[in-house]
Amino acid sequence: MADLLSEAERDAALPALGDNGWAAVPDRDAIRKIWKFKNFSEAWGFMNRAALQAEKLNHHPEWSNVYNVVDVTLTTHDCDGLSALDVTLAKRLDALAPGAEVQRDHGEPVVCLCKIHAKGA
Ligand SMILES: C[C@H](O)[C@H](O)[C@H]1CNC2=NC(N)=NC(=O)C2=N1
Repeated sequence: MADLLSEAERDAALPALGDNGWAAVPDRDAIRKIWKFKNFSEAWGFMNRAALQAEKLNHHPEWSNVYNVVDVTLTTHDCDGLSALDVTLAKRLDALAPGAEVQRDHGEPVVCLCKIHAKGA
């Protein structure tokens, strides 16, 4: 059974994750990050590598994919909030895609590249 992060543990771990594009999810004890890759192949490659890390840790993301976009939320269901496992998995995911674009504004709808057309097209 995982334990919720203490205030001190949050203070120690979360600012660095915030710098890397993770943000708090409103009304949940969870963190979210949205990656925008060049295409589906890169997004899927990331998800494959991420899935291996999740299996190794026995800790799994809530995530979705639309073409080049991978939207990841981390929380621990066993303790209904953030645990050390979320911090560990977040760092591992960050290490898998150091150069990828990150959508920091979570208020925007996630726009698939396939919806972006030349003006007048
Ligand atoms: C039975 C299994 O070990 C547990 O359900 C694991 C699997 N993956 C998990 N992933 C996440 N994010 N939270 C959990 O509490 C969790 N629990």
